[in-house]
Amino acid sequence: MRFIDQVRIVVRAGRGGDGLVGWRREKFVPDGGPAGGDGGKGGDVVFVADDHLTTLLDLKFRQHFAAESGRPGGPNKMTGRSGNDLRIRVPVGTTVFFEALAGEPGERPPWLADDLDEELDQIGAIAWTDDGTDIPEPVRVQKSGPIRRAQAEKDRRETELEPGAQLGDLTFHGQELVVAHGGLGGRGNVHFRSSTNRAPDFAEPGITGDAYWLRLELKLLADVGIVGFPNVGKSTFIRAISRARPKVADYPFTTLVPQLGVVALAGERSLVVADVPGLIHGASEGRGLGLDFLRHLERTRVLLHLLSPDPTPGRDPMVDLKALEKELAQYGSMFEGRPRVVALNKVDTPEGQEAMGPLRKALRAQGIPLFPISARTGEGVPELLEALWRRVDMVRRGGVSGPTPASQS
Ligand SMILES: Nc1nc2c(ncn2[C@@H]2O[C@H](COP(=O)(O)OP(=O)(O)OP(=O)(O)O)[C@@H](O)[C@H]2O)c(=O)[nH]1
Ligand SMILES: [Mg+2]
Repeated sequence: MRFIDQVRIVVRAGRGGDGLVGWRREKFVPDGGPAGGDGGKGGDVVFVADDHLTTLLDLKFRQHFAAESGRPGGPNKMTGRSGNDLRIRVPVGTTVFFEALAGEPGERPPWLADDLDEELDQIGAIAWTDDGTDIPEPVRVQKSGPIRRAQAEKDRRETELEPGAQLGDLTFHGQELVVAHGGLGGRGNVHFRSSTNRAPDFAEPGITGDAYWLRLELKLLADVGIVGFPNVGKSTFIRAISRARPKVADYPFTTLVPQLGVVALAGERSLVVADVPGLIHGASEGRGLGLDFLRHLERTRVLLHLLSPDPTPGRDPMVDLKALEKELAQYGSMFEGRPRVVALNKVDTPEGQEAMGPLRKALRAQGIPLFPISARTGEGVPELLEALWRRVDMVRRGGVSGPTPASQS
């Protein structure tokens, strides 16, 4: 089973700037002729793979991404400035899928009258220009030329895009993928002077940039695997620290498939925590859903032992901890040396308060700190997350043996 993080976003490349209808105005030159410059190209939207990022969390908070449009052409044949590309950092390992075309915001200006539209349609497609004056100048797309070709190319791209089609895969640090192309700028009227028309009063509009709904997918390696007996509050904990919503109930084995929570910490840090279904005695021999769960844990960087004071027969937290460790050791040697954190949940209850002292003492004898928390009230949770972060960070930097690459699939 793979853990998958995914997010849907809209990317909009910049529109090309319109060509300008402009005239040479020089002293002593009565009829200056056309001098409107070309519009600048719209910016692209580019994904850049960055190995400092480990999740798609940042994109979830901001779903719309637009690159800058090109500026219109200027007077004296000046080309408008191109729009800046929008570069979006994504984690290495991100796969990009096309979902749908996104509608153009304000595609045609409302002041463009329909009849004028029809009339000009006879000549070519019509649009508008913004040359800085209040009166919009109608502009035409020429029957051939770069704008026609760029538009045809864009149309072809769009008809060929199937929902779900993979646009690309970012596999190494620094790799770039252009996911939405900026529109070409239109040509200014300076280009359209001919022997029959010495004063062309039209220019070309720029074309719109690609606007797509994309789905990004990232296979995650869980940073933290929660090890715990059924009913200790693993799912409640995941709900408290992330936007994941696994079911919580007061009976054991509520969770049957691993649940992932992506946790945001201050300073652009994030942690992936996996709620692995409850471990029971004999799991290493395949009891319960045992082996599957241990296999999931194999792929984590740090183990969080979650204990609870539930007064069920034989459920003393310290006994639980020993039993959990025994299961891990019997499964294999891969957990040896993997950092562990021990937390006692449900300290908002009298039983929790009672269990805290003896457990802390017993653990201290082995040099293990205890993090008392309540997944219900949030008490102690920030401290626990910081402790987990320190260890995860250490493993990510290669300081401590983590899961082997072979088990990262
Ligand atoms: N008082 C209190 N109750 C809690 C706390 N955390 C969880 N519980 C309760 O304990 C019960 C079990 O919680 P779950 O989060 O479903 O436990 P789990 O470990 O995911 O259980 P399984 O999926 O069955 O393995 C639920 O009734 C929770 O409301 C806590 O911090 N304080
Ligand atoms: Mg659960």
